Amino acid sequence: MAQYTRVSGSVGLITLQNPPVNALSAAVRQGIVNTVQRALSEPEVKSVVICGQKGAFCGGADIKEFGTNMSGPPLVPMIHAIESAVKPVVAAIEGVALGGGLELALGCHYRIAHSKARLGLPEVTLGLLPAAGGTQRLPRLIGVPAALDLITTGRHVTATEALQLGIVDQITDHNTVDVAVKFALSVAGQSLDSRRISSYPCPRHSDFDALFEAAMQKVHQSARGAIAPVACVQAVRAAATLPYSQGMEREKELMATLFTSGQARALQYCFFAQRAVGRWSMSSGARWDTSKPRPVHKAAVIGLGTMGRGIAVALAQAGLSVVAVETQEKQLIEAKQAVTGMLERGAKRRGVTPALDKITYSPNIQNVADVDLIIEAVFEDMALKEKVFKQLSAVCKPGTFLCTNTSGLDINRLASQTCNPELVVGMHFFAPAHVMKLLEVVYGPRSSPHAVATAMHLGKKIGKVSVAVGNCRGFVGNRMLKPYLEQALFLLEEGATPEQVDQALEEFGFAMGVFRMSDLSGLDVGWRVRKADGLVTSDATTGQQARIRQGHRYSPLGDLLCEQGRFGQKTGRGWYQYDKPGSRVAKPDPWLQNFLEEYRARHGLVVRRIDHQEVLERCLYSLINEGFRILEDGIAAGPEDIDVIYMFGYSWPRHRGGPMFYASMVGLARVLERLEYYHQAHPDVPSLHPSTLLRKLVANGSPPIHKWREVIKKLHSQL
Ligand SMILES: CCCCCC/C=C/CC(=O)SCCNC(=O)CCNC(=O)[C@H](O)C(C)(C)COP(=O)(O)OP(=O)(O)OC[C@H]1O[C@@H](n2cnc3c(N)ncnc32)[C@H](O)[C@@H]1OP(=O)(O)O
Repeated sequence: MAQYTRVSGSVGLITLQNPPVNALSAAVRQGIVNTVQRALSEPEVKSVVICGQKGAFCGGADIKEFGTNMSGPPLVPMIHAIESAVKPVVAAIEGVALGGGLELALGCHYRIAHSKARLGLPEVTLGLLPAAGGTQRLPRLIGVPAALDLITTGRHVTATEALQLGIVDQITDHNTVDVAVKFALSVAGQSLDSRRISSYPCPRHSDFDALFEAAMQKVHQSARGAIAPVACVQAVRAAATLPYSQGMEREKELMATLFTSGQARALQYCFFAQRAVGRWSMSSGARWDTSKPRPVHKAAVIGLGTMGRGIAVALAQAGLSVVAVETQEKQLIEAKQAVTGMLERGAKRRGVTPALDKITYSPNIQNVADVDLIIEAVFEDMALKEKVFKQLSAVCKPGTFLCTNTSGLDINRLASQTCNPELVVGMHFFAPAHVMKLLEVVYGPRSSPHAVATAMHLGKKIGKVSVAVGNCRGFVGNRMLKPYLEQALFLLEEGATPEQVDQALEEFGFAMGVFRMSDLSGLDVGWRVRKADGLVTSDATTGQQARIRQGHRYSPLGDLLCEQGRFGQKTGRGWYQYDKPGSRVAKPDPWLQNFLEEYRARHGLVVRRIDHQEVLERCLYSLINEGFRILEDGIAAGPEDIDVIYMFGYSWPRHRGGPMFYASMVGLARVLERLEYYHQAHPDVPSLHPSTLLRKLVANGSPPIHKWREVIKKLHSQL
């Protein structure tokens, strides 16, 4: 809706009313059309101000309406009518002017923004382009290079940057609506000929061809198969080369193909999934809206290896006081230097003062006695962690939350070392911990809802996308990764090369294929875990039997590489070769080719041709199948939790919507059929055996993803 009032005698004030962000729903668009008509027809009204209720101008089109039968007046003629008005229209921008919200403001003759406002055209992040004239007006206003940057990245700019770019005419620290009304009074009756952006020529550039070619190359490289950034470049090109009306036609045409695309559906799903994970629930029934977080002012990090350092930086940057503990003096000194450097570099990038004084360093675990929450980040070894938890439980004040940054160990076992197991949760950060957005908050059977709420709240405070998950080996992310890695190794045994597997996955949209990613993470990490699990044997037997461990098919390929000291990038050799240890450029390694040939011959494996489809199906469907088991087990509350974890922690391509959404797009029946096929071919691989939930969903007619929870609930009630 939009409210109309007359202020200061001659200003028609239109207030958009659709909390929380005044999105342009059908009712709001109708409201704008009606109120603009009214303001233009009232003779007493000499100028108009458009603002948004409760400190937000407009968050753009109502995303919830996409995919429905969109009714109500369309945006383009609505904005055109505002721009064509003979009375000056001023946009008073507070909070946000995003997407259609900014396009509405660009149709106004003047724009005044509060200094704290943020502006942008984020449509590309939803798989769309700014199709209400944004791709045609913005380049005319600020030039092609700046418009290309904003439209292809979707980044938000501050009011100050918007002023520098020329998007807004004025910024203010005062009441924006009051300032805009005063301004509207001052420009009443003035000619608007020079204020209609659609009539501007697009600013010339010395070499448009080169500029657009470079822009196209950039989006092809970074978009990894996403179609919207490419369409954005094409639309801006139309602004630079065609008259406005033809440019608008091109914008419409390009939008029409994007609007109904699977990528747009996936990206819009991601938008809502990212917000849905904040409304967490535990398998006990405890929920986000009934569990209060406790305040955390002071925190401690125990263990200052790579992860501990990143966690300390993330906490300090968010303004928390941190006690950073490392019992080895030498490591403590090194960590202090490293953390200082990280804080200084981060502060320089963000133009703020480094939060150096927020961290105190100590070799003594006793110094955590007065903190509110502790994050243990020592070496991934159960015995060591158990010892640390016992110590912490003895020294910390009553009520201190004890969190572990384990990437998969049993939270409950750690909790049992403490006097208050209800205060123990996992906070699984991803490396580098001060950069990666994902945080898995892991609750054990005895973790209290308050502990989960506190960890979730802290995650939000430090800028993470936090997902609450249950306690199991590897939690959600690493548990699903296991079958994926396993299939990649089996594919090598059967005839594929690391390059071929990686190429298929990179063409799918991953920034790195599984082998390049493993080289980056370090092959020794998984080797240590497999050794601890008793999977690595020094037994030199060959043939089928040598590749069966603990009753299932097992590939020792990774272990054999580690035995050769090939730990990945850090040793300059892994699945690929590198110029030197630490180098990032992966090159195919003839040694590995020979090694694979010898290995296959030794085990009597017959090489066959493996195509990209098989690589994708086996790697991805086995991972997805594990996702269904996780839902079945109640470890994740819904598919959105899994998808968000995969997008933010494992670089799953966002335009594919996360593994569970991807499965729904492929069709659950098809995923089931392919898993059945592969399981028949590899009966000794349990991860290919289709999960009960997948079968149940297919039996229920493959409901859309937002209905899966109902089927899961039914399944749980039957158990
Ligand atoms: C051929 C057909 C032509 C059709 C034309 C289509 C034109 C499209 C142009 C567009 O405008 S597309 C939309 C562009 N806008 C955006 O992408 C903005 C999205 N929103 C945000 O980035 C953020 O929400 C925010 C505005 C920066 C606010 O962030 P904050 O962290 O403060 O709050 P949130 O938790 O994110 O949001 C609160 C609440 O509001 C819901 N919401 C936000 N924006 C929209 C929106 N544009 N439409 C519908 N709903 C929106 C969000 O989902 C939250 O709701 P919840 O229920 O609490 O989860």
